[in-house]
Amino acid sequence: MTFRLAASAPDFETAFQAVLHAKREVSEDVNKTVAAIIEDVRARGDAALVELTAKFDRLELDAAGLRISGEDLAAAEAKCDSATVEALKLAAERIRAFHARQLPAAEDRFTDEAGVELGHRWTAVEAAGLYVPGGTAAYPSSVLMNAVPAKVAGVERIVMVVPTPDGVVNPLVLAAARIAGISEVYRIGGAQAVAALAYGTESIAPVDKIVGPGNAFVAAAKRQVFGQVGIDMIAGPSEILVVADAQNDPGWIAADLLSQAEHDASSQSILITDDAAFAKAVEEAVEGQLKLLSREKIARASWEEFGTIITVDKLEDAVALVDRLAPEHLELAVADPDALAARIRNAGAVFLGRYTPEAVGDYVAGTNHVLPTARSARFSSGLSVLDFMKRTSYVRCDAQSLGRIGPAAVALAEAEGLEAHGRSVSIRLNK
Ligand SMILES: NC(=O)c1ccc[n+]([C@@H]2O[C@H](COP(=O)([O-])OP(=O)(O)OC[C@H]3O[C@@H](n4cnc5c(N)ncnc54)[C@H](O)[C@@H]3O)[C@@H](O)[C@H]2O)c1
Ligand SMILES: N[C@H](CO)Cc1c[nH]c[nH+]1
Ligand SMILES: [Zn+2]
Repeated sequence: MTFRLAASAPDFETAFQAVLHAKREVSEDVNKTVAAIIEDVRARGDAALVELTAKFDRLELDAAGLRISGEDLAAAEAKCDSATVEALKLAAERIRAFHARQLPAAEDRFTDEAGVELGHRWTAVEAAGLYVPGGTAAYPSSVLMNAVPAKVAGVERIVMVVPTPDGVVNPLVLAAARIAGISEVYRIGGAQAVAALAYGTESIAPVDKIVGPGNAFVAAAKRQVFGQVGIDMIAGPSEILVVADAQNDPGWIAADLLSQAEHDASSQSILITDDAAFAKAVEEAVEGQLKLLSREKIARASWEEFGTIITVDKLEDAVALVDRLAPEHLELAVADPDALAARIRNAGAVFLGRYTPEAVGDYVAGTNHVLPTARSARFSSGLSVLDFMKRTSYVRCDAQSLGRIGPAAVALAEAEGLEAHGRSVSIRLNK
């Protein structure tokens, strides 16, 4: 049953807590299933991958069939509608242009007033694994969102994994890989693909960092392999929060809410408005549009279990609620979206105004659609070039500068009871 809350109701806080803590992706069962899958892949490598792919994707393969061949990648574009390939190319170029601006200066060095030379240098991770979801829908757009920033960062080895349920390979997904310059692609998905990327198997060399979105199993697997490899963030089942006044067409807002509900039965769509009659009109429009969707079953399950409508007295009251919900996507369909946006701290991506549906960000705006979910926008950001890079710091002292700062280091080493630390500094002083 869709949640309906009024911020002025006496039981609002209890009802809001229920929305905040709705069990959408982290569950004991998912975590246990994922832990067992990871252990199996670590222990049995390709043999486990082959069995798990048969079990979860209904695809019988041998180890040699895990990799999608270069010929298949090269042939994919010819099988696609040319206008759609052009759309992909437009998206790729816009994503590249936006992400190129994120590339930091390779190196920064300076000498401070003590005469110590300090600095840092950015380097790309050597090997990155890109998870492209594919369980219930195909995501060529996610290929670009993952791959383009990795290329801009200068990652040497980029490995893509994508499940192909029942053996059906979406040619646009492969065409997108080729447009982005990816040549190492495996037809595996879920927790088993994440485990293979993290620990390696006989036929897949491990990577240093795994990025990309996926369902609850993928999100749980990324959490569990963190430490063995780096991960970008938790980018699980999609979410949208729309703050809208009554000046909107209810049909537009309903469409926006359903755009994310149709991703996954675990997705979440929330409307906050200051007008109860408008809330009702949106709800009716949602019901009307649900029936038109080919993915009605998924969208309806999401809307009925996690969909939420909150009415507030004034739109400004939405700010605190948004920050607590920390949504993946926030649409501000109000007269002055900038004023509201300036006050919001926690959101993965913000879409400003009535003509900026979230879906434009999913495909062609240029910003990244791999974004933090499950309230992790409190501490995470969307995928960027920096996710594929790391920073190494540099220090150089000479006799004079060590003479200036060394005694303080010796004092601190003594205070910590770490004599060898102190000696390694003091032994060089006054020489
Ligand atoms: N947050 C983001 O940035 C973002 C972006 C795009 C998509 N998404 C999300 O990605 C997800 C895509 O989900 P999907 O399911 O279509 O594809 P997926 O590739 O994420 O998951 C499919 C895999 O899940 C595994 N799986 C399914 N049921 C399982 C079970 N019972 N036990 C063990 N493993 C199981 C299988 O291995 C299967 O290959 C959606 O939730 C969507 O909202 C998020
Ligand atoms: N909305 C998803 C991120 O949550 C991204 C996506 C890809 N295709 C369509 N939508
Ligand atoms: Zn989407």
